[in-house]
Amino acid sequence: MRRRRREQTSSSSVSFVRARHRATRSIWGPHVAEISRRAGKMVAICRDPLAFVQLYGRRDAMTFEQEVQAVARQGHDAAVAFVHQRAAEGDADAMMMLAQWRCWGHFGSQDLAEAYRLTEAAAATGHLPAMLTRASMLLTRTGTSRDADAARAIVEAAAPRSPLAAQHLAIADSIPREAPQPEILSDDPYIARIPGLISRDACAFVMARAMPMLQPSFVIDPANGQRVPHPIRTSAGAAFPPTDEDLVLHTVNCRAATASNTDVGRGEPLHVLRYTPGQEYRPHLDALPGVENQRSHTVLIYLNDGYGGGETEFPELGITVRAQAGDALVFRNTTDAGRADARTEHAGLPVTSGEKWLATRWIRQAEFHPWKAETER
Ligand SMILES: O=C(O)CCC(=O)C(=O)O
Ligand SMILES: [Fe+2]
Repeated sequence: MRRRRREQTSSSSVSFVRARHRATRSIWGPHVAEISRRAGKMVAICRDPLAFVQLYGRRDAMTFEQEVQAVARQGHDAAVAFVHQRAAEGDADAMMMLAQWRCWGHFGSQDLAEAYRLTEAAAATGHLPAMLTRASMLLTRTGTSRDADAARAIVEAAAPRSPLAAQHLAIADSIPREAPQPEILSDDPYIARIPGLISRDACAFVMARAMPMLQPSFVIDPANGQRVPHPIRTSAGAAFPPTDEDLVLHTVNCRAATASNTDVGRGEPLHVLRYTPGQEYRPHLDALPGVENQRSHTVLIYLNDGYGGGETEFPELGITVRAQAGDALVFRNTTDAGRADARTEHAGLPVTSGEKWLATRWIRQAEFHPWKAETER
């Protein structure tokens, strides 16, 4: 099951302790032996979530996910049926769980339109995570068409009750509206540095969001099926799934579109890289072998500074770029004929001290649906 997406991250053990506290308080009686007997039983019940549900119901005792886990002890089909039943009864948590399943094709086929319908219904109950997910779906065309104004209105409606939504608005609005003047490093192939494309607050936000998702770069060795270190990229990376593209990430993507003079609907999901000392991205082309809809442009957004090494280098062109947090580097990967342009081979040189963080937006020649990216990878 995918990562939880909640307004406030509360670890299940914490909510369990709270639930136990509430329950024990109500049985507090004068007789110490009886108290300890009952308390012992309570601890045993708390170790058995299913017993807990049967005794106390769930409402303020367990999260919906804990409840589903408890039912899952009766078997996987029972848990799936339970979620469907609760969703049909209008339970927003259940609708959101089903929406995730329909997005990712878990326990049934992928159906983005149904995922959007479920999220919209959950959001209509005032469920804050559903409201924010619905906004992301409107921004990324997940089961619906793109409507950035409607997405913003939803985040604004959530903000008085949701510090997270308020933070999204504040940080999105900290990003300059107009892309600053580019500094052209090469006319042909086009390479430009854009100082201050996004704010430092937005940089910090992107890093914080990517941090828990980072995975070391591996490839599968076809000879033995083993995971082996990626031959070209030694950093750790993560791409934001479309339902995670919040207002800040979307605004970053919009600025990458403006900086490259492309439509925001052509970009792949924003990808974050973190390099620690010794890590690098060896010389490579961003254009992909054998795809119809080629990566015509790349926008690199530098998220921090203060590290040693880690410059972006174009060896064929003799260009080396060192940037500050918030700066971007834009370049064209393809020739006018739409073929990979070998001159744009580039590398992230090894980091010698500190950490280097970077967000990459690979932009295709034509419209690119973000869910397609998942199926192609
Ligand atoms: O780390 C760098 O400077 C280069 C990154 C890069 O080439 C990419 O993300 O495609
Ligand atoms: Fe690259």
